[in-house]
Amino acid sequence: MHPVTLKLDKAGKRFGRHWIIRDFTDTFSGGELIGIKGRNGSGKSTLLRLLCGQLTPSRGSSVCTIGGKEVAPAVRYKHVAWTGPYLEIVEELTIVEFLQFHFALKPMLPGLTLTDIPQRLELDHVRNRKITDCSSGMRQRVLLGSALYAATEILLLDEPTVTLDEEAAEWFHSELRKFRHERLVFIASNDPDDLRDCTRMVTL
Ligand SMILES: Nc1ncnc2c1ncn2[C@@H]1O[C@H](COP(=O)(O)OP(=O)(O)OP(=O)(O)O)[C@@H](O)[C@H]1O
Repeated sequence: MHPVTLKLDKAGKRFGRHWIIRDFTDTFSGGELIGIKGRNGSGKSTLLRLLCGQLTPSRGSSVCTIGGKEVAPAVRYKHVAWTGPYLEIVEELTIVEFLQFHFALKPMLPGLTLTDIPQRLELDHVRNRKITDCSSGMRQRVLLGSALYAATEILLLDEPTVTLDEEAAEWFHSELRKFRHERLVFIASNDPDDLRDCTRMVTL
């Protein structure tokens, strides 16, 4: 994986007349696990969207470099895996079909194969179940796996354990420890337990 840097310089985002992010300056590098916290509506998801290039700053700049070369905002998504409770998923697919579809578009980390993933998710026994028939915790594991196991330099995790029970949350922390090396990871959450392994915090 190539070294990654994300640099926001006096970045601001407004919707209509409301500034959600103002004058945000920071540089984030591969290997860091950044926690983003702040009250509801403070702009955590907006900051994630600025970081991944889905939103353009209304002011200032957001620059991503990979291996020392600047990545154009329009193709930054190729280097980003993202999960959040608002993400939509084709519910009619089985878990295995969803994983096949997802990893056909977003290559998997080296050393992993499609057959490994349901086991890693601890969902092998329900791998042929339609997502619509899965519990919210199972669905969240599938979404987390689609991000954790993707070969991307940047990983954005918005409220990663929101529907997980204690055991599943431990599974998430353990998998994140195994698969975050050299990647630049952001966790947006107000749950202190989600943020316990963070190397640095941003408070909005
Ligand atoms: N596309 C948009 N158009 C208008 N307003 C928006 C848009 N996206 C976000 N907002 C507003 O920006 C503010 C910040 O939203 P955001 O989702 O980033 O907050 P958050 O900190 O992630 O909130 P929560 O903790 O509730 O998930 C909110 O007031 C929201 O309504």
